Amino acid sequence: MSLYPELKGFYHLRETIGSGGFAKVKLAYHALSGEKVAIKIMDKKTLGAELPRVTTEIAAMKELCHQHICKLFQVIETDTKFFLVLEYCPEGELFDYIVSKDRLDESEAQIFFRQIVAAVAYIHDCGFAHRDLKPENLLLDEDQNIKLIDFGLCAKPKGGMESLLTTLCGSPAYAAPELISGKQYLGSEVDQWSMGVLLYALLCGFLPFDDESITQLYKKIKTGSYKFPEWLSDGSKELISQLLQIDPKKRIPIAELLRHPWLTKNVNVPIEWKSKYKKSLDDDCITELAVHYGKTRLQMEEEISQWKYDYQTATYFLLLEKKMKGKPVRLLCRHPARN
Ligand SMILES: O=C(Nc1ccc2c(c1)CCNCC2)c1ccc(-c2cn[nH]c2)cc1OCc1ccccc1
Repeated sequence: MSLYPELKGFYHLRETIGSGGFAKVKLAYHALSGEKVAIKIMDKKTLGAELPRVTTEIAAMKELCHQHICKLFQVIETDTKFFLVLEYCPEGELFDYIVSKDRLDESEAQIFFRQIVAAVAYIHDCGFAHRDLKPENLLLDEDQNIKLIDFGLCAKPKGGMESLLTTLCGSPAYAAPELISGKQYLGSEVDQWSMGVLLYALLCGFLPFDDESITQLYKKIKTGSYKFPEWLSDGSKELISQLLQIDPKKRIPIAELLRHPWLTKNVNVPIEWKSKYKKSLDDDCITELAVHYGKTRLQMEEEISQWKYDYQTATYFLLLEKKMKGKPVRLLCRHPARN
């Protein structure tokens, strides 16, 4: 008797690769494509008051399609559980990577931070603020590319990114002064502050604002009191201080960040932040799906473009992943599906 009958025949479950507060993450294989995925399993009873975070996360991830954001492939909801089928990120959390290396050198930090800035520029352009940017929410795929996760606290302000937010959320050590002062704030500006804390953590291996006492921690953040270790270059110190500005209006805006000298040094091209995914459907993937399901291409296009985030959506995206990795755009069995 399979523990998760909802997945039977569609995904082959393997080991649990992580279990946090409200979720268990299991490695699995998508049966039709053979591609590896991560399945985040959440029990509605355990979630309790946290349930809205999951619906927020699902709604956000359905709108976000970017090379540095962990892709959502399928959502399965039962009376008692949510299953989120997600992009496989076998190099784990950036947090563990920094800890394993103590701290990163400038060139490695620059590569990661360019990808982080690209992801944040993209979600802001889509009208979302993440509000919980931290190394634990940045995973690494098999090529050590950044994949942003956890949109449970993200906000898509009704009036666009210029309208103010008030909810106190995120992790204190990464939270901007205006956010912890309970003032109204702009989502994009608190994300800029968190990126400053992130860049500091990448280059130093510890946090700019840290204290056992939460009130001491808040005091340090509100007064912007942090120190630079002696190994930091002038360029990196300048960029960090442009992000860790107490006055949100003084923080360097994303548009300038994209071409900041410390981020373009030795690379000499501004950050390509736009999604590499095409807006239109991929012909090869549609054709392979149509052959498998014994449907016309037109029927297949109609079904896929409804983005139901069902098994067909997952199969389409995983065929696209195969194509982007230079693998053949083929499903493991090509006979038309028998009902
Ligand atoms: O694919 C994911 N994780 C993952 C997969 C394989 C391996 C590892 C990690 C590292 C541990 N050694 C085994 C190899 C994976 C993908 C998406 C999400 C995810 C997307 N929104 N929310 C969660 C979470 C994921 O994981 C969580 C995790 C598990 C163990 C450690 C570090 C991270």
